[in-house]
Amino acid sequence: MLARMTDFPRVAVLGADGRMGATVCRAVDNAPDLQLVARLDKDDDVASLAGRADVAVDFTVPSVTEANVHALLDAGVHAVVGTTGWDDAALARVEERLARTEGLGVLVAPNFALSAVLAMQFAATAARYFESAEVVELHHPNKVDAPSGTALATARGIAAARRDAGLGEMPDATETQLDGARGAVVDGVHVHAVRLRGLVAHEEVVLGNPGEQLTIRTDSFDRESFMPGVLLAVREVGRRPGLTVGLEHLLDLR
Ligand SMILES: NC(=O)C1=CN([C@@H]2O[C@H](COP(=O)(O)OP(=O)(O)OC[C@H]3O[C@@H](n4cnc5c(N)ncnc54)[C@H](O)[C@@H]3O)[C@@H](O)[C@H]2O)C=CC1
Ligand SMILES: O=C(O)C1=N[C@H](C(=O)O)C[C@H](O)C1
Repeated sequence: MLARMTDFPRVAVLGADGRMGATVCRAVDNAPDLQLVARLDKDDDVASLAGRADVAVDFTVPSVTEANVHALLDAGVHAVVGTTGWDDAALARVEERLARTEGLGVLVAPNFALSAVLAMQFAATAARYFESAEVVELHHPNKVDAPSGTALATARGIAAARRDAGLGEMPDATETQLDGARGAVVDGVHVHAVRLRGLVAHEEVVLGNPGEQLTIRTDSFDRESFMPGVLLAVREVGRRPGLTVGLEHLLDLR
C-alpha cells in the first residue's frame, strides 16, 4: 500500500528511544499539523507501519538504517533519514528501489540544523579560493561513528569544489607522524574528530592562504536545533518522489 500524504501526515519515528528519536517524537507531538502515530525502536517491526503511517523518521544506527528504509518502502511509507553511515552504493540501492515504486519519497540528510547546512554550503563556496582546507568536527562522547556524517559531507563538498576549480593537492610537508595525527583523509581533505563530554555537535572548517585564514564554524548546542529541518522534511518528503540527499534542496540553496 502506498502512503498518500494527507493534510495531517501520520508520522512514525524509528529509534524513538534514542537522543534524536525522543526529541523528534516531542517535536512531532507539538506540531499542530502532524500526528505522531508510532514510536519504534529495536525489535519493533517496520512492516507494521503499512497503512498506519504516511512518513517515518529514522534516527537509528548506521548498521540498520538502509534496511529500515527498504522496509519502509515495502510498507509504502515515505522516509526522512538523519542516521549517518550512508555511502554512494547504499544511496544508489535506494534510488534503484524508488524507481520501481511510483510516488514514494526518501530524504537523507547528514545534518538538519540550518547552521550546519549553511556551513557546508559556505565551505564549498570558499574552497576554490584557498590553498589549504581542513575539517574539525567535535561531538559528545556517546557518538558511535567518526568522522561525523556532516564532516564527511563537508569534506566531499570541499574536494568537489577544488576539483572543479582545477586545484591540486594541498601543501603538507609531513614526513613522519603518529598514526592518526593528521586525521582521516576524505577525498584528499583532512578531517579531525574530537569527542568531549559536554559537547553536542560542532564543526569548524579552516581554510588557509599565505597570511590569512577563514574559519567557518557551526554549533548545535541542543538537539532542538535539528527539529525545524526535520519537520520541514516530514512535511515535504511526500511532495518529492524519489531520492533527495541533503536538506539544502528544501531550502532553495542549490
Ligand atoms: N542528520 C542529523 O541532523 C543528525 C543525525 N544524527 C545521527 O542520528 C543517529 C542517531 O543518533 P542518536 O539519537 O544520538 O543515537 P542514540 O544511540 O541515542 O539512538 C539510536 C536509537 O536507535 C535505536 N535502534 C537501534 N537499532 C534499531 C533498529 N533496528 N530499529 C529501530 N531502532 C533502533 C537504539 O535502540 C536507540 O534508541 C546517528 O547516526 C547520528 O549520527 C544525530 C543528530 C543529528
Ligand atoms: O551523532 C550526532 O550527534 C550527530 N550526528 C550527525 C553527524 O554525524 O554528522 C549530525 C550531527 O553532527 C550530530
